[in-house]
Amino acid sequence: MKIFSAQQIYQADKSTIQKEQIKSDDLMERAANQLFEWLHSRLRGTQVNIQLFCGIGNNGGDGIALARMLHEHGYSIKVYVVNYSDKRSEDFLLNLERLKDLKVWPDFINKESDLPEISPNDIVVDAIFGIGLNRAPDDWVGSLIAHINNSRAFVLSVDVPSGLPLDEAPWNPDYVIQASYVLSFQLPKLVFFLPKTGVYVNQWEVLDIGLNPDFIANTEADFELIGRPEVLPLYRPRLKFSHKGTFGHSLIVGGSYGKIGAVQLASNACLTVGSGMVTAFIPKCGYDALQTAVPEVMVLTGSRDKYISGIEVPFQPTVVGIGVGIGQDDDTVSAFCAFLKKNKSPMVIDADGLNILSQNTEMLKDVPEMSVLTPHPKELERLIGYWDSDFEKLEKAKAFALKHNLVIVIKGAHTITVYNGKGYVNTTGNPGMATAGSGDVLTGIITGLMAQGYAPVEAAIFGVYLHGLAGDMGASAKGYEALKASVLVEHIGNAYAELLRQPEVEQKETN
Ligand SMILES: NC(=O)C1=CN([C@@H]2O[C@H](COP(=O)(O)OP(=O)(O)OC[C@H]3O[C@@H](n4cnc5c(N)ncnc54)[C@H](OP(=O)(O)O)[C@@H]3O)[C@@H](O)[C@H]2O)[C@@H](O)CC1
Ligand SMILES: Nc1ncnc2c1ncn2[C@@H]1O[C@H](COP(=O)(O)OP(=O)(O)O)[C@@H](O)[C@H]1O
Ligand SMILES: [K+]
Repeated sequence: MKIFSAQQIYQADKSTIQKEQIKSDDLMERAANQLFEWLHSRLRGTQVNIQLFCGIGNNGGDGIALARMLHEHGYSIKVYVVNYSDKRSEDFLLNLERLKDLKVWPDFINKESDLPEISPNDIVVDAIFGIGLNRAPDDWVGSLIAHINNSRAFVLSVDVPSGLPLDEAPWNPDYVIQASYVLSFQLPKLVFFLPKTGVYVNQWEVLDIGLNPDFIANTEADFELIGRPEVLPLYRPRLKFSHKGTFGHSLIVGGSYGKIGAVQLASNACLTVGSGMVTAFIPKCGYDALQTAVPEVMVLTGSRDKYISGIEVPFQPTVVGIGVGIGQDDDTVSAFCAFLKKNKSPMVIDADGLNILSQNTEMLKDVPEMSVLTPHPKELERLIGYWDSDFEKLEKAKAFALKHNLVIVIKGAHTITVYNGKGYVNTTGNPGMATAGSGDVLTGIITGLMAQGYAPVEAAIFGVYLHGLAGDMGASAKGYEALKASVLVEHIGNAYAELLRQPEVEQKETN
């Protein structure tokens, strides 16, 4: 699903109004109808106090129109107009009149007003600011937002949590609605998925308000949300007469004294995701442990006991996954540097492999184009430098990826794969995956997919999704806390099965 900027959403609104020859308040009516249906199907007339806080723009207009529909269906409502500007939108005013026609009189809140009482049992509808927010809310509006947040009421945000800008960090983190649920129109917003702004969104859902599908299809988006529909077409089915050579020979290079487990996890994941063959290259100390832990993996060792020194491999691997547990010994740095100069295979680079590159940036020119780098935020910072906001981070990562023609997988709660100016936002995974070694598993998965012929960017997008899905299935079996990285590997097969599962066909009554 595409993720649009605020500007693109306004354009989509405009093109819909033109194409369908409707008025802008018709679109607002559709939006409010969708909001109403969502709420009504859950409340089914329950008498709970619904307090609606409406701004004076179109987001407020949505709230006011929703208030009318709730009133018409007998709900107990209280409407506030948060009067932060004299520049009221036409559709807001139109809907205000319609509400007044029903003899519902909103309270107008301004700088001087007392803060209204909100009980934890109330439902708050937050329609103060939408995507039109373009500067810091005034302090009194911020205080009202903080008051709503402190109420412990269920807060339903219309389109976006009020106070959250779409393209920069909030000016004051306390002046943003902490939404229990966000009902967002047509397409999700990037801010829902970024670490600093996603925290304001507990749950979200998209409401289809019928924006022009041709416009959406033909407009390039900078970001895309990756769910099952996007991932399924990437899957490469196995053919009957294929053999292990068809699925590539992966080389996993890594490990150092005390960190052989990282290679065990990565090579096991690589094999489990379907690489035809896997060879691990490690320092001598890990030989017995690795051969015992994963007998299907072939093992080569270097000349030193505890660290990798020279990397000599007697075959041409289909793909190389390098860096997990590798450490930063001087010999290892030299070995990595020399390997990059002679290596001809595509690469996946992780962990200390990335840190070595950050400290020896001249090595970057030898990294094969289209290689996949899988940094967590700290590794990314070492690679691209400090950022002020998630938005700057993404811009810098995109610029770095473009400059070196690389795929960058920015790991996190919503991992974002960046390539060729675009970002692909993952939707699977859970906090149980915040555990040692889960990144090593991802390295193995992406390497193993590339071995099977997935293009690097597809391997990254597909692999991140599958890794998260394995995490979700692992979590339902074990719970978050007990989810170890090895459990992720165990669930790779289940994740494939879940991805490929046919939707259940409705059973027809036969008698
Ligand atoms: N047809 C459509 O378009 C549809 C739109 N829909 C709905 O419209 C919403 C967008 O509405 P919107 O453009 O009116 O902006 P909104 O967020 O309500 O803000 C209002 C105005 O406030 C101002 N302002 C900004 N920051 C401020 C601040 N800190 N303090 C004070 N004032 C501030 C700024 O005006 P300015 O003063 O800059 O001229 C801004 O324009 C969208 O989220 C969705 O809910 C749906 O109905 C579907 C159909
Ligand atoms: N809260 C979370 N939700 C979803 N996925 C997460 C979360 N925390 C971590 N992960 C995933 O777990 C992996 C952690 O990788 P990394 O930090 O490199 O761990 P390690 O170095 O221990 O292997 C990444 O793929 C990341 O996306
Ligand atoms: K809102």
